[in-house]
Amino acid sequence: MRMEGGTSVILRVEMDKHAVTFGELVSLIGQQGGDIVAIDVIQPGRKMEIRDLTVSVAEPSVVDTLSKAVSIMKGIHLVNVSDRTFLLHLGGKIQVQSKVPIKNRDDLSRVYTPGVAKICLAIRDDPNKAHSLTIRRNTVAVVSDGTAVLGLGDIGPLAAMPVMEGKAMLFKELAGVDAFPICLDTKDTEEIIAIVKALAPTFGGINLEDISSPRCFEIERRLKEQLDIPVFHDDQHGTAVVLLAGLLNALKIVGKNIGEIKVIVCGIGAAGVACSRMLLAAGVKHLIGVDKDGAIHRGANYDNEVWNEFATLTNPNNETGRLSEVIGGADVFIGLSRPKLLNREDVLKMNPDPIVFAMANPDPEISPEEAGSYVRVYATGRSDYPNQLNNVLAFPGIFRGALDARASTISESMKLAAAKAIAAIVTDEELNEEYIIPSVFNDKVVPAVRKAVIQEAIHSGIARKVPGDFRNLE
Ligand SMILES: NC(=O)C1=CN([C@@H]2O[C@H](COP(=O)(O)OP(=O)(O)OC[C@H]3O[C@@H](n4cnc5c(N)ncnc54)[C@H](O)[C@@H]3O)[C@@H](O)[C@H]2O)C=CC1
Ligand SMILES: CC(=O)C(=O)O
Ligand SMILES: [Mg+2]
Repeated sequence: MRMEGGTSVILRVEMDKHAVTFGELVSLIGQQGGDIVAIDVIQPGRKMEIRDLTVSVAEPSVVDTLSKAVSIMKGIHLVNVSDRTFLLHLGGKIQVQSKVPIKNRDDLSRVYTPGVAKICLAIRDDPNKAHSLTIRRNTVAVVSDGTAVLGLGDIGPLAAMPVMEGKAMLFKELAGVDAFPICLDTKDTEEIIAIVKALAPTFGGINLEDISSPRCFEIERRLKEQLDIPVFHDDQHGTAVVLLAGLLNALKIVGKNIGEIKVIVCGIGAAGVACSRMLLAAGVKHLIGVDKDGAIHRGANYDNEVWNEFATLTNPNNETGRLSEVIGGADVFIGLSRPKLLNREDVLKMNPDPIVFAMANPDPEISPEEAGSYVRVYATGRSDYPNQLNNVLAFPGIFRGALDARASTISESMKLAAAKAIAAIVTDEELNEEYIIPSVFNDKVVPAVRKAVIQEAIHSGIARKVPGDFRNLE
């Protein structure tokens, strides 16, 4: 089922041309399972020469053995082995670009002092003008404290930056939204709230990212109360929107009714809580949340207040026990926890035509190889397997819509509208086990989500502006 297993690396080699020929090196790399796809001469020379060889291999594990064989070859000094992903990250992935050039004094006096002063005063006199005269109307802060980065856990704010830069890139590339990655060196709830609140004048929206639960719930709730711009914890709501879209379509394939299915949600953290809430709102009646210590149930007194409330809303038969015990008779498994928590025996206990959404990143709760043909509809958060259920399908269009409508918040009904819009992109003719959700690269996704979000924002009075393309529709 895997679509692309290969990888490529760049070997920088210094060759002593009197001791070894390039042909000998090429044939050694071939024997070791590598395929040279590009050659760059970095430093030519009669005797010593430095070349970069881009080598493609079928399995990442081949890189080590191949590099070792090259490094001990006579006449070769292996200077460096660079993974292409590392190279892509050199110096970071995004930059700030000016919209107008500064070529002369006249330009300078208009973009900066003295000309800029009258713009400042206009905003002082009418703060609403910040929306039209600054970057605010198109700019989102992607804020993380690095405590729940993908499924890697608490890796800290510095290590979280590549993910936040990646989110900022996705905002720009997919929806034209300018986004700034902001990684905070604090885990303190009060401090995070105060910092984000103080940053708000710069931004038209706040995307909270990879902040661990349960702190993320209070941080989001309090910021929503205090700010009049959208505050959206993407791991909660972006994920929930995409999950619901995928589930609505998967249920059509297996011919089951959302009100009659048993759903297991594994990992009751940020994403798990929000996804469960969205599923309950969409009509699921039998949902059991499972975390490290087993099923969340009534009668247990959890330190986590959110779990105590969760127990009252879920698990109608108050089942207890570990994942392998409560999964019997389930129709749907949703993983928002950690890699490799679900095995084939668990899947075999599920009802016929099981749906398994193993959404932990970077590695799912069960691999497609292990799920095999035992699962009727299988999806992950990854781009290299079919059915990528990833919040990237939601957040760019949701923020595009919210910014264009100057929405003060992103409401439950705006999220539900976004989920239905994503699901509807897959037509009944197209729908099948390996195509329940449109691709991230489907150019209908962002416009459809934007439209649904704006329509709902206008309908519910959350929009503070009707975008031009909606005015004729009123
Ligand atoms: N595909 C997608 O779009 C998204 C995927 N995710 C993935 O979901 C996972 C969770 O993310 P967050 O909710 O943000 O993190 P989180 O840290 O808030 O929640 C993780 C939860 O998993 C639980 N957990 C850990 N070990 C477990 C076990 N053995 N059994 C059951 N539960 C266990 C933790 O106790 C915690 O409650 C991560 O792998 C993340 O990459 C998150 C957001 C979006
Ligand atoms: C996709 C995402 O936001 C995550 O895995 O945390
Ligand atoms: Mg995330």
